[in-house]
Amino acid sequence: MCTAATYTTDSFYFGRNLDYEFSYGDEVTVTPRAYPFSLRCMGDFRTKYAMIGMAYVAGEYPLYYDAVNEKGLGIAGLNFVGNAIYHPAQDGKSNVAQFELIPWLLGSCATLAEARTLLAKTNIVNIPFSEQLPLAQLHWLIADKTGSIVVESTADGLHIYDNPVGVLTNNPPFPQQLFALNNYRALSPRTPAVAFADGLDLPVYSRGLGALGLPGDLSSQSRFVRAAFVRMNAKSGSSEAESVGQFFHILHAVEQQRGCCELDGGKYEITLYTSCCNADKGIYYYTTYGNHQITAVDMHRENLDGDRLVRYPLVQGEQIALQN
Ligand SMILES: C[C@H](CCC(=O)NCCS(=O)(=O)O)[C@H]1CC[C@H]2[C@@H]3CC[C@@H]4C[C@H](O)CC[C@]4(C)[C@H]3C[C@H](O)[C@]12C
Repeated sequence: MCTAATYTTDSFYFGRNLDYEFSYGDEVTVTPRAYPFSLRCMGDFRTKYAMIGMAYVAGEYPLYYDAVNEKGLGIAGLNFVGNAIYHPAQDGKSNVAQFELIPWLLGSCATLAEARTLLAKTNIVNIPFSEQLPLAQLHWLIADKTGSIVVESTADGLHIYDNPVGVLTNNPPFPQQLFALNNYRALSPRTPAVAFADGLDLPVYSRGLGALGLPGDLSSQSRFVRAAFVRMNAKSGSSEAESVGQFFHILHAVEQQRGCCELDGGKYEITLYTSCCNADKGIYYYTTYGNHQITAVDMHRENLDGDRLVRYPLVQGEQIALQN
């Protein structure tokens, strides 16, 4: 399971929780403009825009999980198991392999509007990266400061949905996720008036009663509702530190603690990392399961005209400031 979200103060922020039982060896990776991509169906591709994000680098190729480009467009891929279906190449379409979608869109588009235009004639092709790294069944949150969309490739083709809450988790398909919010229309950050029945005295014995019924479990539908509630109601100061701090609070509201989501073979799904990009400034902030101190990589401190990937292994282990 994973959760991705957007947030706007003075800057536009984009990030995600990556929830899984093991890490592929994730690195914060900058792809400069002259990096030579060779697309499986469309051949040589030079990006217009550099990007920064979390990737597993396989043989010098950046397999991005989430990234933003230097123009402030962001994309995150999240599991969509059992629903994601990719298709054979089609004439008259831009045929992009699933693992190429992030670099192709971020390398080509400055805005969400441009991404929508490209996606209208895109076909996500069922070509795996390699035998060892088969197709991942994903769907994507794509966003800039003007809004966000969800892209799902299913049996009947490519779907693009407007996303009014700026949040994505996993199954079921996005329209069902969004519809489920209707069930929570009475929830509020304010103390509710009594509507239960006439003539009953139900005193306000606690703060926080307005959100009683907000689902607290780790299922993807519940995380969607909880993340949407927190993200839509979250308030913060507009400084960089306050905004980034608040963004991590939003995603930590749906994080997975080791032990609470058990898988076969004695494994547990945990939030391996949480990311928060300042998409306007190209700064990638992250925490990991074992390191709550925020670490950051600024793409503009690298040579963005280069042709080689710049890679930063994640800083692991708690950084505790001893106060005495
Ligand atoms: C596991 C993650 C989803 C986390 C998640 O949602 N877990 C809950 C399970 S569930 O919701 O309960 O089902 C996903 C998200 C992005 C993925 C990579 C994308 C690039 C690349 C694509 C290649 O084709 C295969 C290898 C590759 C490195 C991928 C590995 C893995 O697949 C990644 C990390």
